[in-house]
Amino acid sequence: MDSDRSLVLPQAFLDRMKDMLQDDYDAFLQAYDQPRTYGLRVNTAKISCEEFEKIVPFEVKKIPWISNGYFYREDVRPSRCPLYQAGLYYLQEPSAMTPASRIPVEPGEYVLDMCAAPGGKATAVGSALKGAGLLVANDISTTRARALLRNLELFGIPNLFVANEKPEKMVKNFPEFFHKIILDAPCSGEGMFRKEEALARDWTPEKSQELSQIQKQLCLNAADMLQPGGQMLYSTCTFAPAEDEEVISWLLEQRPDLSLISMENYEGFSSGNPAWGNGSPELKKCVRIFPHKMAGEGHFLALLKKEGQSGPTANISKGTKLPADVKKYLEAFFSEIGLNSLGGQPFDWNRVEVRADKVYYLPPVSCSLRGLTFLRNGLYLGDLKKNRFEPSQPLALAFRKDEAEAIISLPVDDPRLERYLKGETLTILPEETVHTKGWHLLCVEGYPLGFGKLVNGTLKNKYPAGWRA
Ligand SMILES: C[S@@+](CC[C@H](N)C(=O)[O-])C[C@H]1O[C@@H](n2cnc3c(N)ncnc32)[C@H](O)[C@@H]1O
Repeated sequence: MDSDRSLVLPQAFLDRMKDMLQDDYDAFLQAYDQPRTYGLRVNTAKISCEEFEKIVPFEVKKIPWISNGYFYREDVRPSRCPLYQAGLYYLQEPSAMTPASRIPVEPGEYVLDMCAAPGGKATAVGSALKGAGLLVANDISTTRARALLRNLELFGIPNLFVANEKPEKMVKNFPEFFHKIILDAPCSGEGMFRKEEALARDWTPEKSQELSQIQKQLCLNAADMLQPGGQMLYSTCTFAPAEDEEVISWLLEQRPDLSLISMENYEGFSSGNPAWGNGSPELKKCVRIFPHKMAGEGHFLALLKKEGQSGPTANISKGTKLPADVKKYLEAFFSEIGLNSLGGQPFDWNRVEVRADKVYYLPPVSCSLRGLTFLRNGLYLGDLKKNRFEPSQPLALAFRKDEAEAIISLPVDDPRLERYLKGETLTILPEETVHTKGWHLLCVEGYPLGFGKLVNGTLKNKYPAGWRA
């Protein structure tokens, strides 16, 4: 069948898809004439879906296979809404939400996202940890790892370690360490041709074979870092069997301690195809997402379990001794702001560490970071200035609703919010504040956006220039 849209797709790709899909091929091609869908995923560490539906100022519709996912219309710009700047949701293509939604993550676990930038899956699993346990998010690209850190900070995830390493180097530091691992592998991106035409232009038939070798190596690294009894989720956004069933077949042959397990189903999912791997019927437990069967782009997922029993989770305090003056400055700030708890957990002084006048809140779990290049270990709380503590933007975003007392909360449609996010000073009425002066968290509908200092009814803006849109 003819389709204008399919004309831009490489012929060798179309020939292979026809071979793979046979009777379904025409329906698959027709999907390229349909518009793509747009999605956002709610940060349930900060807000429940019920509450989000009450305050979101644009139209959203539930994504049926993602418990906290919503479609929005193409003409809406959700990244301009203050709820986005408060880290209440992440913008993500709906199929791309699936991998993180199909690996069960419990608060307290040690979780690794090996190829994490810009954070589509890491923000989801980090949010599921609810501040307890450890999220290690890694990406080999430094620029992409920076974007990853920004998104994790926007999401207010305090218990994080953001690395910029080759995964094979991490194996030494984290042997059989993680309860859960996400390996969202670099791939040929065939499933995203409708979203990003450039991927189709750059496609070559040889690319999948090259990537397959990298993917296999990454799988072995993940297997080495997985605890006995742990689970890992391998995903790609490509249809190429060489990067999907073939990689999983090869991994299972190399590592008999791993086996495929079924994941929560959805009527639009298709099973993995044994014939596209080594013929093992087990491959049917993999999931394929095709754009002609669901309102999303193409994806492949495999959930694997390592034999044995998972180790217990333990929150290990660091026991770092803080200099008395540093503790005094921090205590003064926390008392001014009325700190109740942070990131969903009671504040633990043992986790505070100072390096070069920067104050960090270390993750609750200690591990060896020797030799690793990293961008962040824990939450960056702020800076020590002369005789005082100056809070950071990531600290503002790590506060959940009601975790601090000194707040000024404005409704989502209050024009002052937009002005705050541009760095302007705001006028605040006496009835809008709890305290009459000093540090405050400016909030949208109760959800923290950033800091400000109140002086005579004027809120001095502390929203950093680097965070402005
Ligand atoms: C599919 S993208 C990851 C998308 C991300 N998981 C998300 O949901 O936002 C693959 C990532 O793998 C990274 N990458 C490529 N080769 C890698 C390697 N050998 N080790 C670790 N990361 C790698 C790329 O920089 C890229 O950011």
